[in-house]
Amino acid sequence: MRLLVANGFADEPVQCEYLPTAISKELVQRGSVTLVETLVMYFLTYIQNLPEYFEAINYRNPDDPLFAPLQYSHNITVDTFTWLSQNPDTLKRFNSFMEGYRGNRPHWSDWFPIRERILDSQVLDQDKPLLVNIGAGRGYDLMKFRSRFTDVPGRLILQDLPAVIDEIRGAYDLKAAGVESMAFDLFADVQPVKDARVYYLKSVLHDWPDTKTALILNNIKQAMKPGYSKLIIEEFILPDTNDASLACMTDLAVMIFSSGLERNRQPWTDLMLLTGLRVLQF
Ligand SMILES: C[S@@+](CC[C@H](N)C(=O)[O-])C[C@H]1O[C@@H](n2cnc3c(N)ncnc32)[C@H](O)[C@@H]1O
Repeated sequence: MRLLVANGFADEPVQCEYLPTAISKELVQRGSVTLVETLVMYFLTYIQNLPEYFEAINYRNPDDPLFAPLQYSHNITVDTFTWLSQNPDTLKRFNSFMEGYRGNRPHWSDWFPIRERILDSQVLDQDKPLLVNIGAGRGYDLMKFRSRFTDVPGRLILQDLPAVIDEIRGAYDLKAAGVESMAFDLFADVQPVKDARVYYLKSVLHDWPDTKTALILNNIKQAMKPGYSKLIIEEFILPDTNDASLACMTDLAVMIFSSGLERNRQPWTDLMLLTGLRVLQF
């Protein structure tokens, strides 16, 4: 307890009597519990194994989703999201981790002019797809969108792996929130929702190396209606030099997790050129 008091996790108003602090109260919230569990039970092991992992791959930059430090540590040969799908408890913890990590961080409607650029410039139809959130996790981005734009017609569609869709159904009533859910595999399925106004990907592409990312983007491109559909990608763009951002940590985390990476401007530009998508705004 002395150590906890010294580090602000408890108060000791009287000798050997303890009270919670703001930090310990936060730490018992679901999002924080799963965040700490995920870091300690999983990431710590992967990080400890990094020296031998790098030796095993001859000190190359990890670029194989089937052989990231996570795969090395668990001795598995499937990609990370397939492994999560096969382990319901771990998947549930990961989804709660993502939800907790998102916490009350800004929503894209806080910084992107959605009304001007997406909603007001087109006639929208109640029965047509307005927003398809691909790799949406528990759907918090869509629910926030619905609560901000209650008057806007159009379908909001959540897509993720089948196991994730099952897990979400246990956690939320998406239908009541006006969100449709749809099982979809980025690599095995052709995008089934055609001609949506927006396809939205947040923190999905950073999980995959360039070859896989190009496949994902091409798949979406086939479903887009020229001159109408937009693809919105929400990811970090790392500065080219002297980066001091939170994204450096995520860069390492996704490398360990799935041989993923955060990108600076040039690789994003190269990917867009490769897929022939016209970039309107960085
Ligand atoms: C890092 S999480 C991001 C979740 C959410 N977009 C967010 O920003 O909080 C990546 C998401 O991609 C999904 N995903 C991974 N591989 C997928 C695949 N092959 N097909 C569909 N979704 C996939 C995962 O299940 C997960 O929900």
